[in-house]
Amino acid sequence: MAPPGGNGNAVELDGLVKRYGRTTAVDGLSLRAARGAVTALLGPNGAGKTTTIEICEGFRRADGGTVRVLGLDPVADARALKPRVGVMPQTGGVPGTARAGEFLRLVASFHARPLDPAALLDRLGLTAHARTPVRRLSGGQRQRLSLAAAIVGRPELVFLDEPTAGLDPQARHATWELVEQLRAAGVSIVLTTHYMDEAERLADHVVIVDRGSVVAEGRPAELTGAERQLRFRARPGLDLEELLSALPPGSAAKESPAGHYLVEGEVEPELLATVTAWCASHGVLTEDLRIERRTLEDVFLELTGRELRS
Ligand SMILES: Nc1ncnc2c1ncn2[C@@H]1O[C@H](COP(=O)(O)OP(=O)(O)OP(=O)(O)O)[C@@H](O)[C@H]1O
Repeated sequence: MAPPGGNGNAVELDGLVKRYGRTTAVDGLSLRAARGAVTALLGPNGAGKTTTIEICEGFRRADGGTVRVLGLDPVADARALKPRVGVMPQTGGVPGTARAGEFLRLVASFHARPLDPAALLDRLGLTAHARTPVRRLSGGQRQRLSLAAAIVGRPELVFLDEPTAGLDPQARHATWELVEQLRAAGVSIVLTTHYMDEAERLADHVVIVDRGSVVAEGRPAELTGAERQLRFRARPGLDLEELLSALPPGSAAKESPAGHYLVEGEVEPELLATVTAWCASHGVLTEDLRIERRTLEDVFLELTGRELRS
């Protein structure tokens, strides 16, 4: 039997608008998050990601547009959605006085068919802290506990707001692996992030949000395209006009910051040979010469003229 609201989408937003006084935080945002997929909202601070996700969670009401979550209205159908949706808020959500293990067992007890809380603590590296009061956990440990609480009830859909912000590399990887396991188990995941490597690694579908609306979306590889670029480091102040005159038409070259060079265009073997020959003939020893694909960071910069991490 098809699930209620049984189309292919876990979340559908059309023309979503949210204002805080004179600030328009979300400005006509539309998106689809497919069931069983990881959808990442990627954007800089203040882009409207948290507001969007909080509207999906039923914590805020939209000023305009329509919101469907598992085919239902997050405010009017909150009771029906609660057991089916897991939420990891950006901050808080876990009471400070409870012990970590007790808290997770309590959350598990609200659900019909929860995961084993002890096993989940173990997967997130929190076993040693099971008896620690939440207020004494580090920020990263609290965040992992909040993630555990979001998924312990085996939800169909999980919202994760900045799940790895501030985590050390090991905890970040543990979180990524957990997200991948959830996806493999068929769970729909909508997460926000301003880390492009996180979006590239985890997301089936990336929605780039800026100033409250969608500026681009697609699979990570679709967004970054097949184009390659050549980067190298060398002494600052090379004559790029002269380098460009040696390169095929349509190539571009820039130095930013000083001593860091980027060459764009049809990166074929001849182009690489031309750049290295030009450097050799000018007595320039390059370091870190590499050919790479465009990143989501580059895509964002091209679309908005600004850095993602602003
Ligand atoms: N409760 C609020 N009252 C007033 N303004 C708010 C409130 N919450 C968010 N804003 C403003 O709305 C805009 C969007 O904020 P939001 O938190 O949704 O962005 P974000 O993309 O999640 O950013 P971040 O990555 O910093 O969490 C910002 O300009 C922010 O200052």
